[in-house]
Amino acid sequence: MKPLKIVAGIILNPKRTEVFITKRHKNVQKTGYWEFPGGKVETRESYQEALIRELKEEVGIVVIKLNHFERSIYKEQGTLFQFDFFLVSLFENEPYGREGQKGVWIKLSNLKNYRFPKANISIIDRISKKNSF
Ligand SMILES: Nc1nc2c([nH]c(=O)n2[C@@H]2O[C@H](COP(=O)(O)OP(=O)(O)OP(=O)(O)O)[C@@H](O)[C@H]2O)c(=O)[nH]1
Ligand SMILES: [Mg+2]
Repeated sequence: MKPLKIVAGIILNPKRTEVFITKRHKNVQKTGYWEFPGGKVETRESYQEALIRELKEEVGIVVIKLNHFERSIYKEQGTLFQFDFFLVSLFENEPYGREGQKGVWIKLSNLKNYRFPKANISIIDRISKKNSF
């Protein structure tokens, strides 16, 4: 089975102690859950190209530096998802919910207090043990 490829950004502040997360909109899957901004990789697009495009669309930033952080595979309701999470440590513009979604900067250690989709459990666990990257 071919997985659905998803890329998402762990957007860090200059001190690398906080991350910018957004809350999923009404009328989409997983309403009310927080997430790392990102989305589906399109045909003929590399993972990095996809993430750069998604972060421009969703939170209005121009990515300058990104590093692959973790891949995970997750199956839900018969769909196989492949997530690639990237650390985004340099960018232009201040991120905001460009599509009207709520966005907040929070301390890495505070991530545990926000409700994320099940597929994010392992990455949240890993990141929230840190005070900085
Ligand atoms: N961006 C993002 N998606 C996640 C995360 N965790 C998680 O389970 N997902 C799921 O992965 C899928 C991502 O697709 P998406 O809806 O963001 O894709 P997209 O931006 O291309 O959306 P579109 O199809 O509305 O254009 C959704 O099913 C979403 O629920 C996460 O941390 N970030
Ligand atoms: Mg998206």
